[in-house]
Amino acid sequence: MLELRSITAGYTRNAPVVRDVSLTLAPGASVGLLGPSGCGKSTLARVAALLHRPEAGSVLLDGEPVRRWRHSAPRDQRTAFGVVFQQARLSADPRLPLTDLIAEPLRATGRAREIPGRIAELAPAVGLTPDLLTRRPHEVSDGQLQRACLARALVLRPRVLVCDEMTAMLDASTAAALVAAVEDYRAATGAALLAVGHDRTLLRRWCDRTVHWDELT
Ligand SMILES: Nc1ncnc2c1ncn2[C@@H]1O[C@H](COP(=O)(O)OP(=O)(O)OP(=O)(O)O)[C@@H](O)[C@H]1O
Repeated sequence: MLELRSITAGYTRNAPVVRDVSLTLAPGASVGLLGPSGCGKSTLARVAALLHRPEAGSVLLDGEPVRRWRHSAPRDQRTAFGVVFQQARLSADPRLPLTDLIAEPLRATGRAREIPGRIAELAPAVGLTPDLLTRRPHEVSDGQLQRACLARALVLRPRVLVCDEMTAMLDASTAAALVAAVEDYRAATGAALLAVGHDRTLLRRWCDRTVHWDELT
């Protein structure tokens, strides 16, 4: 259970871009978040994934208040989240072959021994063939790189997935494949999903519930 209570957040003091917003994500639930460009959806998604400390309000994960953020958050809270952003190239280290990119969170948490097994499971799940796994980001398409970013988000088996415009830059068939991979993962694990987007039709089809930004304040 993820609870965002009266969140106010921003980037400069006294000029919040998110004001007094509340949202609850029950275990296993999927919520699609819609709203106009610039209203603060990505900022809220980053707060939800413990990547951005709010100025006010509280975040509770399974009833436990979050007190620290980003790398100082406790490992069990930090690793509860898998996050996929819109622009895969901004979130992928250009030096890493896709296999290392996917494995990054396992290395960072001292679980390198699990890498071969997890790559063998995840690569087919997200539609990456073995020849792609050895290539670096500049040697693959945006859709192929986003598949790797989704695999990286799933590698630690998160309880909550945050997909921020995950499919916005992709063609329809790649978008459908990534949504299907997320849904297969959720069906197997019971993970919850917060999906941010502009595509009302996609989010309605994808999520149990869609909420508009205006409903959250
Ligand atoms: N790193 C940052 N530093 C300063 N301002 C920022 C930063 N990131 C976002 N903003 C500003 O915060 C506001 C909300 O941005 P945010 O990305 O959360 O909106 P959004 O609803 O996700 O927009 P979009 O749908 O266009 O992605 C915008 O006015 C944006 O310019």
